[in-house]
Formats: sequence, C-alpha cells, structure tokens
Amino acid sequence: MTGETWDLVKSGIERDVGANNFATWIKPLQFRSLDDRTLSLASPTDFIGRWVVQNFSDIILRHVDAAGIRASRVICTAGAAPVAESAPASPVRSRTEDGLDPRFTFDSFVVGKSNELAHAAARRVGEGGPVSFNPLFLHGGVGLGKTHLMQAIAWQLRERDPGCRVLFLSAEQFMYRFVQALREQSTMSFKEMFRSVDVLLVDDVQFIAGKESTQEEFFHTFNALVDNGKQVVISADRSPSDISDVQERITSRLHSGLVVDLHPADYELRLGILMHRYEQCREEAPDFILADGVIEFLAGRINTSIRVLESVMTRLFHYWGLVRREIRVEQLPDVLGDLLRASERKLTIDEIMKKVCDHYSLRMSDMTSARRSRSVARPRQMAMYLAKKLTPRSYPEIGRKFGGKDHTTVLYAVRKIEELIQSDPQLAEDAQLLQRRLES
Ligand SMILES: Nc1ncnc2c1ncn2[C@@H]1O[C@H](COP(=O)(O)OP(=O)(O)OP(=O)(O)O)[C@@H](O)[C@H]1O
Repeated sequence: MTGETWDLVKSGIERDVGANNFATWIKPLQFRSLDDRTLSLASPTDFIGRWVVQNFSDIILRHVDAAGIRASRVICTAGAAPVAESAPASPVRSRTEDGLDPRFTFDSFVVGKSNELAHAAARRVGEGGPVSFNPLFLHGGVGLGKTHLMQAIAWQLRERDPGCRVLFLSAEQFMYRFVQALREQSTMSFKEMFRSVDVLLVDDVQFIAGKESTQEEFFHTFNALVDNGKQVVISADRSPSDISDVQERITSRLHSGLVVDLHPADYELRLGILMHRYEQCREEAPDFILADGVIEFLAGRINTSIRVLESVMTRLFHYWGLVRREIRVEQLPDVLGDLLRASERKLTIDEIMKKVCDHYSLRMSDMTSARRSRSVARPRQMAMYLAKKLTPRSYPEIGRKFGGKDHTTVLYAVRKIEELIQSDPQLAEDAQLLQRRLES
C-alpha cells in the first residue's frame, strides 16, 4: 500500500462517514506503513488518533479491504508512539480470496414476498446457460440481500461448472483496479482480464456515479461482455434512472435487461429470517433458548434492514453465552436497547409530503394550499392517506399539518384514496411505490 492508495481509500470512506466526520477525523490522517496486516496511520493529535481507532476502524478496514489490501488492525500514532490500536477484525471477514462469502448461498437465503422476484431472477442466472435478460439489475435499500444474491449466483455457477469464469467485485474495487492499471500502464491486461470472464457481477454500482473515466471503462467492459453473450449482473442502492451523475447511455443500457427491486422485508420474511438464524445458532449451541414470543416481538419491531435482524440474533446469542438462561421478551429492551431504538425512527408528515411532491412534480406549498384542481388535490389526498397509514398522527393533527384543514377533509381524503386504490390501477401503483420508498 502507498500514500496514493490511502488517498483513494480515504475518498471511499468520505462517502460512508459524511463530509463533516471526514474533514474532522479522516482527512488529517497520513499513511505511515502496512506491516503484518497492521495499517499504521499518523494522526495530528492523540485525541484524534484514539477517536479514529475507537469509532472508525471498521469502516477504514472495510475500505482498505475493498481496495484489495489485506489488513486486520489499525494503529494511529501521533509523534513516534502509538496512541491507539484497534482489536483485530473479527472473523466476519471469512471471505475467500476472490471476495466471496461462503455464507451467501441460495440455501441460506430466505424467500418472501418482498424478494421473490429478485430471488427467481438470480436463480435463473445461477442455473447457467442462455438467459433471456442481460444485464440483471438488482436494486433496493441498505441490507436487503443484494450482495447475498449476487454471491449466491457466483457460488451456484461455480458449483455447476467449475470451469465457468465468474468474477464478483464491488464497483469500488473495479475503480481501484482500473486506477492501478492506469498507474502501472497495464490497461491492456486489465481490459483483457475483464473481457475474458463468462459472468461478471458488480456490486454497488452507484459508487461510480460522477467518476468519469471509471464510468467510461465500465461502460466499455459492460458492452463488450453483453455483446459477446456473456452475462452481467449489477446491483445498486437505487434504480438505474435514480442514479445521478451517470451518463445517459449507461443508464439506458442498464435498463435494457431485467431491473428488479428488492423491497423492505415484510413481517413474515423478517420472522422467517429470524427463525433461520435462530436455528443456526441452536445448531451451534442447542441450549440457546429464546422464550415464546421473542422472535415474533423482534419481527414486529425491527423493520429496518435484514442486517440489523442478524445483529439482533448475534447479540442475543452472545448475551446468552454470558448468562446461560432462556431469554424473555421483558429482557429485550436491556439487551438490545440501541438496536430497538434505531428501529423506532418514525416517519414525519413533512417527509411524506416531500416524497409525494417529488413524485408528482409539485411544490411543498401545494400540500398546504386550498387549490382544488385535481392535479394538486389528488396528490394532496394521497399524502394525507399515507400520513394516516404510516404515522400514528390523528385526523385533526394531519389536517393541521396540511395548512389547517378540517379533520373531515382528511377523513374524506383517506376514504377516497382507499376507494380509488380498488378501481384505479395507476393510482394503486403510485400508492404502493410511495409507501415502499417511504418505508425503505
Ligand atoms: N432473504 C435473506 N435471507 C437470509 N439472509 C439475508 C436475506 N437478505 C439479506 N440477508 C442477510 O442480511 C445481510 C445484509 O445483506 P446484503 O449484504 O446482501 O445486503 P445489501 O442489499 O447488499 O446491502 P448493502 O447495499 O448495504 O450492502 C447479509 O448478512 C445477508 O446474508
């Protein structure tokens, strides 16, 4: 690793930690050395060094890993002596050399309503042979199983045909490899390597937004593969047309295959995933017991990402390792406090109005105005309906937020939209889409 690579890694970290955190904590860090998987960074003060190690080690290691560099510990030094040192990374990184996690297979993927289409499409690609859609584009919010499905495809293809050349990498890794090839003047072998694969899977493609030459290279690689009948699978946190700063020609090519949305997990899927993890834990430790109602309680409460559901079960398992007693529902707030609170984030009426305005190209003032033309009144009714459905606010409270309207106006709006959902498929689709966007 060099100082230059560290600078690239830093730009990736900025995306995760936000501009303020970046400027305060990460930007001042200088690369010192990488020995024996220990990344040593120089920090301007002891305090910054300690803070970084405590709060940012995992993120730093994740991005270093994405750059293809193996490191398992961060040390910060101010002056000559180390001020803080992270514990070695946990064995979460039990990935194979090619970046595939052995846990991410189809067998361990729980299928529900919200991911069944994505799962079916991924399965189809995993079967190999000609596929009628290319590329397969999977998108959805944080921690909903995109990476899991992509890697499951890779594992299945390899299992069926060990000779099949499958390459899985993140868009961030694609960029690092490309930059390295430019630096080492080896772009020809870079191109050859990428064009020789049978199936290319690129995760988190939104990362290349705004990165002109990486986009250009990605576009050429993509075209060369698709034109030669090789399968491409891509994932992103949003749909192709919602990724800004990506050239139009790329967006339209991304659209040319099958675009599938992974929706937030519903109650049944959350329950299924928790039960699956519980069984896995019990295979390891048959005495690990959760009292009746615990899993149902968690499935009802944790509605953020599936990653959080997993952390919950891991936390309970560790807790059980200490107390060795059945865990009951009453104990959950103490054991899981922060994780439960994180799921309590409530949607505000302002957020709902804003999403509805974006969707129908209206101004926020249209939500509170008294205009009755249908192009404004209908979206306003939709926003009222969503406010009733997705927040605990009462009819009068909602009325007040919409420019002091009477509660009967809100009641009428909710009934009207409910009625139209039954008779107007376009409106029903709008309502469903908005709800999904608001809940994700
Ligand atoms: N349907 C599922 N069944 C079992 N596990 C799942 C399922 N969906 C997600 N997971 C698990 O949740 C975790 C997060 O999933 P994953 O990393 O695939 O999310 P992602 O959509 O790629 O999110 P991000 O964009 O944040 O990386 C993983 O450990 C994965 O195994």
